[in-house]
Amino acid sequence: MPKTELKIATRKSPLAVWQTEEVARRVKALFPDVQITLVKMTTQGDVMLDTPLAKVGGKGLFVKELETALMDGTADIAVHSMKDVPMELPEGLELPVVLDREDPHDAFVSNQYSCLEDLPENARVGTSSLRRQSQLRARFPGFQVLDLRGNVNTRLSKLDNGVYDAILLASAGLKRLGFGERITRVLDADESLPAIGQGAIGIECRANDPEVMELISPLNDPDTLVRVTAERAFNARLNGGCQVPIGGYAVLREDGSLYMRGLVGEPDGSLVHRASLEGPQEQAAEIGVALAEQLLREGADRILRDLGLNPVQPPSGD
Ligand SMILES: NCc1[nH]cc(CCC(=O)O)c1CC(=O)O
Repeated sequence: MPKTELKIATRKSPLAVWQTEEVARRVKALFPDVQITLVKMTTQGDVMLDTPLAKVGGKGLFVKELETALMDGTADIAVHSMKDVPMELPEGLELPVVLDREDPHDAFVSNQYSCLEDLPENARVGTSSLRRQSQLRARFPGFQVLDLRGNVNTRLSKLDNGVYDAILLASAGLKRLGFGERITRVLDADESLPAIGQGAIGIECRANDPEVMELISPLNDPDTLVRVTAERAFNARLNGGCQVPIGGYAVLREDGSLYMRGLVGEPDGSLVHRASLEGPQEQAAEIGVALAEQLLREGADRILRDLGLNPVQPPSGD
């Protein structure tokens, strides 16, 4: 018997709610009789909005409470930005569905300057991510990189209030919330290599729940799933979290092969290790792991160790 009710856990931020409503719209379009309820929750990451992300630490800051709701039955599925989902899921949960990817690139937003090159030498640039900071400082060592947290609307008002000359944030969030016209310039992957999973929405659920699977599996985009699989395998091998400047971005070529670029940098941009690898998309996870190991050999292991992380451990084997 098909399921008649679907409870969806989400964070309360405007972007999270937009993403969850998008999932609800798509399920509703395929199964008009299903009654959908949003379960809006506050996560630890939403509470500590004034602390720089890199200092908050911990994994799964934006997902843990949603996972608890899945495990205790308060919700049937949880909708996440893939960028925020830790590499290892709790026992009993799975993440089988990833929606088609929105623009995965970072955006340059400024009210006075048209691109990074136009900024003054000591420009004040706001960003919440060490990955963006590292790549930015590598090219423009004079920039003052200032922390920028809060939801998308808050970040734009901080720019408008003159706190920064420019800010960097994900294009996807801006576009989804209708702020696409605020994007002064999209940074291509060579200028700012995107984060693992950036621009992709994932659906987490209880393992072995066929009724729920029936409702959500048609939403899966196989191309996005294979790209995100490579990126997450890369990140898992590096044992990366928010405290490390790591970028990882996979694309599919026209012939179906997968091409992935990765980087590990010093937060201050004094060193950025980059590598790329290409192979059959059927080996997405293996390509991600091999790319990570190449970077570790080329010196990324030293950066990760200095940051107090422990990347050199046996491969997890999956
Ligand atoms: N770290 C917060 C976060 N998680 C997902 C997005 C954007 C949307 C996406 O990548 O899907 C953002 C905001 C940002 O990085 O500017």
